[in-house]
Order: sequence, then structure tokens, then C-alpha cells
Amino acid sequence: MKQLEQTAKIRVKDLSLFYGDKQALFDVSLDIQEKGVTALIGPSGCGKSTFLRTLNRMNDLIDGVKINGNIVIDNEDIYKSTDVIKLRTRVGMVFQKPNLFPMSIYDNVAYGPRAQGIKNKKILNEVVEESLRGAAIWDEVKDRLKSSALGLSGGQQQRVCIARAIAMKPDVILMDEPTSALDPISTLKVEELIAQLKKDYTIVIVTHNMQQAARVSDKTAFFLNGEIIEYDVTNNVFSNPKDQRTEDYVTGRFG
Ligand SMILES: Nc1ncnc2c1ncn2[C@@H]1O[C@H](COP(=O)(O)OP(=O)(O)OP(=O)(O)O)[C@@H](O)[C@H]1O
Repeated sequence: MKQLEQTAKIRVKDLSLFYGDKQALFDVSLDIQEKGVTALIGPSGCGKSTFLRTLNRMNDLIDGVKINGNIVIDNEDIYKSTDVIKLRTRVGMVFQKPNLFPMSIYDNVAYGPRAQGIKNKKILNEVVEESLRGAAIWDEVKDRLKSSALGLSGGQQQRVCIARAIAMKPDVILMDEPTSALDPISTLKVEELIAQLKKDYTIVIVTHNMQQAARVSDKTAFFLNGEIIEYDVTNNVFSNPKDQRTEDYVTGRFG
């Protein structure tokens, strides 16, 4: 436990979330390690996406949401500090479906840095190249940076979304089922990319695909009905679960 405490990037303590009267998360506590992949698994509706969205306060955008408990990132309680824009710069997000803007590949990746006030062409060129390289898509798009991003395949678009997140120089990247809309080859590419990115970023990924959780993550949290039932090193969760409900889920008995 000591080592876990030393390397925790995100500490969640007694987190409960309500959508109006409906409680979706119940006293969730977990520490998320720095620079690695933490997978959130569990059946539909168990609160995985809700939990993920609390980590960069995306739920603030939904009316009637009430949150109790603490989330501390780098020793800062993110619900006490008010600079949500800064938080979302540090904690980037990639969604289930690629959500690129109807503009060029270049402009999509440069969008965030420009919004932060970077106007210098040379610096923007560098950020765009670095981010696309970081997302393992540079070679595929370097000759068509000025073409519409929407002309790329779904898998390429998702990697450009990851480049767009990287361009903001975050520490944490949240991924909400990032491959569920992709074909198997694109999925593999995104999984290989996640394996690269985890050296530099703290990644939290929601996935329905248990093989994917087993392949890409270092630690796994199993959610059920808004609670964390088990949280451990991924291999233990899949090969030697402590809770019967985890075992039933990972062996496909429900879900
Ligand atoms: N905007 C919302 N307003 C009201 N209830 C919501 C809202 N979003 C989610 N919920 C409810 O909160 C609970 C948790 O939903 P959530 O989407 O977090 O689960 P999930 O585990 O991510 O599910 P899935 O795997 O199907 O995406 C569900 O009962 C859901 O209906």
C-alpha cells in the first residue's frame, strides 16, 4: 500500500454522485497510479463513465448533478479549485466516437494550443507534428495536414483525437470506450498507442472489452451498481479475483 500511496496521481475518497434523486456512485475510493493504465470495467449502467467524467468535472455540465467526497489530483482537490478550464487542460479526454471538428487535420490539433493563445506558426507546427507523432499517426497524415479530418477512417480519426488531447500537454488522459466504434485492426493500433502513451501519461480507460482491459491495463477496477467491488493489479482481477461477483463477471457469467 505504501508504494501505491507514493505514486498515486489521483486520489478519490468517498465519492458519491447523484443525478437529481438518483444515486449513481456510492462512496467510491481509489488511488490511481501515475504513468500507467487503469481500466474501469463492469456491466452497462454500473457507473464507469460517470466516474470517469468526475475526474475532469465533465459532470458539471449536466443539470442536477450533486457530488460528495474528494478527488485530489497532484495534491489539489479538483472540486475546491474553480479553474475548470485549467483542470481540463491537465486532464484530457477521448470519447467513444471520434469527435473531430469539421476542419483540417492541422487545425483540429492546433485548436487547443491556439485557444490557449499560441499564435506563432513555427511553434504551432512543432506542437502539431509532435502531437501527431505522439499519437502514432504522423506518417499517415503528414502529406494531408490541410485536408479535412473527417475524410480519415474512423481509426485514424480516433488517433487524431488522441493527438488533439496530447497537444494540450495533459498529465492525465481519460478514455471512454475509445475503441468500441473501431474495427479490429484500428483497435489494435489504438491499443499499441496506449501502451506507448502510458510511459508519459496517466491513463484511465473505460472498456466493455475484458480482453482489452487485460491487454492494456496495469490495474483494473470492477464496478457494480455504482460501487467498486474490486480494485487490484489487472492480472489478479482476471486470474485470481477475490470477490465472487468479480469472478462471475470476468468469467462471463453476467454482464
Ligand atoms: N445524464 C444523466 N442523467 C441521469 N442519469 C444518468 C445520466 N448519465 C448516466 N445516468 C445513470 O447513471 C447510471 C450510471 O451510468 P453510466 O453511464 O455511468 O454507466 P456505465 O457503466 O458507463 O454504462 P455503459 O457501460 O452502458 O456506458 C445509470 O443508471 C445511468 O442511467
